[in-house]
Amino acid sequence: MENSCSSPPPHIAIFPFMSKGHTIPMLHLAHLLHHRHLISHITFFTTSGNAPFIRSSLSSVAAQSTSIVSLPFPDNLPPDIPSGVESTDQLPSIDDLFIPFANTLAHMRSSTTSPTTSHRTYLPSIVSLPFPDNLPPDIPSGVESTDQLPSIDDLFIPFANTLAHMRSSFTQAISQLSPAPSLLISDGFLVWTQYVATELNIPRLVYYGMGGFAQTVSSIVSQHKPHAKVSCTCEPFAIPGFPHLSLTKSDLEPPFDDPDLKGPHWDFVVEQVVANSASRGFIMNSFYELESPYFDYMDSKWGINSYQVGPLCLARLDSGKKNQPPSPLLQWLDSRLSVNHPVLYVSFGTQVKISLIQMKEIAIGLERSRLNFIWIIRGQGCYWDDGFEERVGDRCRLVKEWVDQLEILAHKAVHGFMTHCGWNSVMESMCTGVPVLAWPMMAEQRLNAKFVVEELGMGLRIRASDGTKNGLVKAEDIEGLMRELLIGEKGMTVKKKAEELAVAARQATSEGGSSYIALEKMINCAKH
Ligand SMILES: O=c1ccn([C@@H]2O[C@H](COP(=O)(O)OP(=O)(O)O[C@H]3O[C@H](CO)[C@@H](O)[C@H](O)[C@H]3O)[C@@H](O)[C@H]2O)c(=O)[nH]1
Repeated sequence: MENSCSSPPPHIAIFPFMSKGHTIPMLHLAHLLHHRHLISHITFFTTSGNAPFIRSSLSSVAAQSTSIVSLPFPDNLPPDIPSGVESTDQLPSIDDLFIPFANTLAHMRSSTTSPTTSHRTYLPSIVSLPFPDNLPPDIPSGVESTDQLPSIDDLFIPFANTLAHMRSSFTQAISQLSPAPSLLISDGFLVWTQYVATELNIPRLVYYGMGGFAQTVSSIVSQHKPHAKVSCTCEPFAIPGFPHLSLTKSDLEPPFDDPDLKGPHWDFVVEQVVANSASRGFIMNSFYELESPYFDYMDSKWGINSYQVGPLCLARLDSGKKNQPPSPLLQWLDSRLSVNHPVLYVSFGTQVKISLIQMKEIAIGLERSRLNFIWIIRGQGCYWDDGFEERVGDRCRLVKEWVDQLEILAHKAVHGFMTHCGWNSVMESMCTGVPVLAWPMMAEQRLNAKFVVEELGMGLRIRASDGTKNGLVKAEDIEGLMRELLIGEKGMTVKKKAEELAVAARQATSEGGSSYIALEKMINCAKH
């Protein structure tokens, strides 16, 4: 689809899923669209509990994204035009003075005085819809985002299904927008937004947080069931269409690990597939060159129109935080860099809950490594002996608050990232050239880990010490892998690969690159 029309669509509506890992890339997308001047306005839909997070992220986006260049008004005005008049509504007589006024403007052609540039604060609008009040019994009232769920495994599907009760308030709110949005970008989990879009004749693009590898492989597995004949979770099976790939059931999570697909999770997947078939296509937070065989497969086998416009985090990374003093965490990283001590960043995203016994093994492993680390322990229980914090002292930072992960990864002292392989973390690590210690725990993370370690070669894999899917990872394995990544030979190899990928990602998003072009095509899909 080529850009056949130069005027941007006036107005785009974005409706992210109520989960940080799905909302953050949509905020980065808003950032990018503003920066590229591809849209004139964005309206975000969310719920009141999620609005503050979106508002604070958007205000920094908006303040930096639009600039105004002011040229000096010509000073050789015709006699009847009073000085200071710079707009036709200020003319004493429009009939007599319109032509002299318009002709005068030609003097601006070669302005000799330097223009002044000022930033315009241009805030996308946020529409907060009420969160459904008929919550399933196990979801505490006030919980409006998946990171607040007491158990993501048990409550994700009831939570996602509950959101369908927002359909009528969303229909009402979006149909009242003026001008009407010419495109709706909504999360694949918000299945019912497709039906609203169809009803109101608004084209919709679907956003999922997943990469192309995970999306393609899980779809092939559910369609062809290559694991139907394997006898145990560790027996390898091939993936039709990709002979070089070999998986085990341990690489998959429910419902995809069982060839007999059924149950509420599978029903939810089927609902999404049906709704998506009525959409204009998918937005992928990836770039074509990174996962081309998988995007080509989606296109040729299933006719899926996908726009690879990422990595979206680069939009945020490039704008940075202007005029703000470095946080204490960044100052500590500066101190590590000054003495040449590499740092491991340890964080498992926004949804994973780690058992206390596993937390203890991590603590022992990190301590014994004698290396430096930042460990995000927000939302996790702490189970280590009293002396732990004193013993690790200034070679670590234990953080209980929300941090700016991208800013940390971008710091030169950070040489490795122990991650659960949420797709955003993978993209952020890649864009900052930081190799990973891949420790997937749920959702599509095991496929992401396989892709990152085996296909891309930008990391090392952590596995349970007893070889099982969900077993304990012992302290000695954590210690060994951490040392290998930060100061070992394998670590140097994967770091080099991560740095090469960071360059490739930047090329894709730079002018003329694949993602740069795909973004224009994506916007233009609303016009056809
Ligand atoms: O203190 C924090 C913690 C997280 N983040 C950001 O939060 C996002 C987390 O996203 P991700 O790494 O993808 O982890 P999850 O939130 O756990 O991701 C969920 O959503 C992803 C996208 O669909 C999936 O790939 C994962 O499997 C699923 O768990 C990233 O942008 C991080 O930079 C911060 O900025 N500060």
